[in-house]
Amino acid sequence: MNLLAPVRRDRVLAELPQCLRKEAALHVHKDFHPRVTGACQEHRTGTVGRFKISKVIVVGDLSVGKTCLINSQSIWYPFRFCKDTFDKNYKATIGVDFEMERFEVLGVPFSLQLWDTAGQERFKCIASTYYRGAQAIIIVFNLNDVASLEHTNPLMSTVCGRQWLADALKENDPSSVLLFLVGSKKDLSTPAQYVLMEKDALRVAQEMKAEYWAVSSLTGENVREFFFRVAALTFEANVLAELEKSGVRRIGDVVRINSDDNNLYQTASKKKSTCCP
Ligand SMILES: Nc1nc2c(ncn2[C@@H]2O[C@H](COP(=O)(O)OP(=O)(O)OP(=O)(O)O)[C@@H](O)[C@H]2O)c(=O)[nH]1
Ligand SMILES: [Mg+2]
Repeated sequence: MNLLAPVRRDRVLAELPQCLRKEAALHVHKDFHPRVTGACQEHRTGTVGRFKISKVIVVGDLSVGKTCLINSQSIWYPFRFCKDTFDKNYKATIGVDFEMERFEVLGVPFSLQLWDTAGQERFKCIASTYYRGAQAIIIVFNLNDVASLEHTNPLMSTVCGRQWLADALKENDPSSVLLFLVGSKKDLSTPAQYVLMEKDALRVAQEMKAEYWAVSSLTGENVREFFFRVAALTFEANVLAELEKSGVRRIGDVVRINSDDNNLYQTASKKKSTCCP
């Protein structure tokens, strides 16, 4: 018996969604890695698509809009992500909450479990117990509040003691987890304010080796594109890891997702985790 809900038609990804800004992207390839496409065509994706559920945690200061981002409904796009309403009243998340979201990527069913954590200090110790085992970390800040951006970055936030990225990484493998830095409430910024904030945010994203996005949960701007990108990159990383694990490779094949100049965040440890010898 299959207890999983069927994949909705508007969650089907046949192509790789593109990044928002090339300056701060996890990679800028136009298509899925050829080995991933090949594995999907030949039904060689192992546990991906059958049993595997990928965990994604969403962290950031209180009231930056984490819950609204997950529950966001776009009024401009005929698209709903997880829930159907935008709630203008702030209701603090207590501890954690999660939503399950099902996609189909290159014909393979793929599930994301989105963990919405509390930003309030008093709930932080409960929330942090759920950080472990994440394949992607989404760090949210408010585009209209520079302090919330500072709190994402370990280098800038030592003084006030909030280090969303550092805390989340303590419980996860920094060499394989995918990072996304998301500026929220874009609808509240004027274009001039946004340009200024984006400059800082791109720099922070580059420092933390995260992919940068700017969204509005109120208008829906970039919400769909962002979650599709998270699903696609998490799927791609999972399939590559699965291929590596199963040793399904031909002599001379290269699994190196980080292997060319298009990859902005190539690091020694990341290289090691995603490559064939
Ligand atoms: N204008 C605007 N307001 C937003 C947006 N996203 C969230 N908000 C508002 O910001 C407030 C906080 O949103 P939440 O999503 O609850 O914030 P949170 O990060 O989950 O907060 P905690 O659970 O306490 O960590 C609410 O009043 C929302 O209506 C947005 O994109 N635009
Ligand atoms: Mg919340």
